[in-house]
Amino acid sequence: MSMARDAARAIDALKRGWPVAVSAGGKRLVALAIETANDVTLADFDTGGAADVLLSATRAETLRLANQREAANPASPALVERVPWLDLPVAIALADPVRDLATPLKGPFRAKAVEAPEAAEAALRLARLAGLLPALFVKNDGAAEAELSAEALDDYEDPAHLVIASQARLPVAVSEKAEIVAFRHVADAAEHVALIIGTPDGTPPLVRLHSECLTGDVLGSLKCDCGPQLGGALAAMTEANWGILLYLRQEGRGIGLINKLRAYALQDQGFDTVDANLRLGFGVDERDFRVAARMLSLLGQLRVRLLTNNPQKVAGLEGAGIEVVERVAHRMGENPHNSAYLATKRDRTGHVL
Ligand SMILES: Nc1nc2c(ncn2[C@@H]2O[C@H](COP(=O)(O)OP(=O)(O)OP(=O)(O)O)[C@@H](O)[C@H]2O)c(=O)[nH]1
Ligand SMILES: [Zn+2]
Repeated sequence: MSMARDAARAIDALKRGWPVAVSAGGKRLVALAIETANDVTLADFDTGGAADVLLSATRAETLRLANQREAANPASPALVERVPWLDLPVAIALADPVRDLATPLKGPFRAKAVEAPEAAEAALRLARLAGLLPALFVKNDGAAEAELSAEALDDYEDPAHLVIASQARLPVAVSEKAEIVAFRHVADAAEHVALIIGTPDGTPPLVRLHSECLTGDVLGSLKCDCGPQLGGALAAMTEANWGILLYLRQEGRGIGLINKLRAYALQDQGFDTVDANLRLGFGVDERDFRVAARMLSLLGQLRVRLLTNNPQKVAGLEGAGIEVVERVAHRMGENPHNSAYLATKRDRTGHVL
C-alpha cells in the first residue's frame, strides 16, 4: 500500500506541475512534466538552464531524432540535449505532435544517450498514468515533491487493491430491477462501477466491458460506436434477464480524455486512431483488463458470456482467471463519421467485425 501511495502522490505532483524523483535500475532522475510546467516552475526546477527533454521513442522517431541515438533499442526513450533557445514554448512544441502543422519546429535538436534508461522509462510511464503527454524536463539530481520507484508503479496498478465500496438498488430505463455496485482502489481516484441487470440464474452472465467515453456516452459523439454499444448492451442483458455491465474508467482506451481529444485532433489531420495514439507516445491500447477481471471475481462471477468484437478483451479476462465461455458479437452504431474508425479496428487491431 505504501508503494501505491508513493505512485499516487507522484501522479498528483506531476499533474500539478511539481517535480518528481524517479528511481529505477539503481539510478535516480528528477522530472518536471512539460505540459504542466510554467516559466516560474521551470526556472525553479532548472536554475542552470541545463535540464534536458525526455521524449517517447515514437515522438523521437517523428522528430527524426531516432537515427541520431546511440541506443540500439529504437523503443527506448530519447533525451534531447538542452540548448539556450530550447525554452518552454519550444519544449511544448517538442512534446505535442498536434502542433506540428501549426508550428514547424526549429532545430537542429541533438539527441544524447539516456544515462538512466529504466528511470526514464518509469518517468514516462508515470506521465501516461497522470494523463499527460509523455514528455518531461529531466535532470540528474535535486529536490522533488514526491519520490517514486518503478515497483511502486506496478503496485499502483495492481488490481488486487480494488474492493467493493458500496451497492444499492438502481431502477434504470431498461430494467426496474437493477443494482449498482461501486468499487474503490486504495490509491486510484477512478471509481469503477458495475450495473447488475436481472437475476442470477446459475448460468454465466452476459457481460459487457464498457470503457468510459465521455464524448460517446454523454454527448452523443458520432466519431465512435460507444453510445449505441452501451445502450445495446443494456438491452441485450435485459433480454437475457441476467447480465453485468462494467463501466470502466478507462477513457480513451486508457490515455484519458485530454489525450483522446489530442488523438482526435491528429485524426482531423489525417492520422487514423492507431497512428494518432502512437504519435502521441502512447500504446495503441493502454487499457488494463485485469481491473475488469477483479471486479467480476469480487462479484462472484468467474465464467461469463462476453459482448465484444475485441479479441484482446477476451484474452485480457482469460489471462486474469475469468473464463469466457462465449464471445457474443456486439456490432452496431455505424455511421458516416465512424466508418473509417471501425474499419481501422478491423484492419489494424484485430477486431472481429
Ligand atoms: N485513444 C482513443 N480512444 C478512443 C478513440 N475512439 C474511441 N476511443 C475510446 O475507446 C474506448 C471504447 O472502446 P470499446 O467500446 O471498448 O471498443 P473496443 O475495444 O473496440 O471493443 P468492443 O467494442 O468490445 O468490440 C473508450 O474508452 C473510448 O473513449 C480514439 O480514436 N482514440
Ligand atoms: Zn467512444
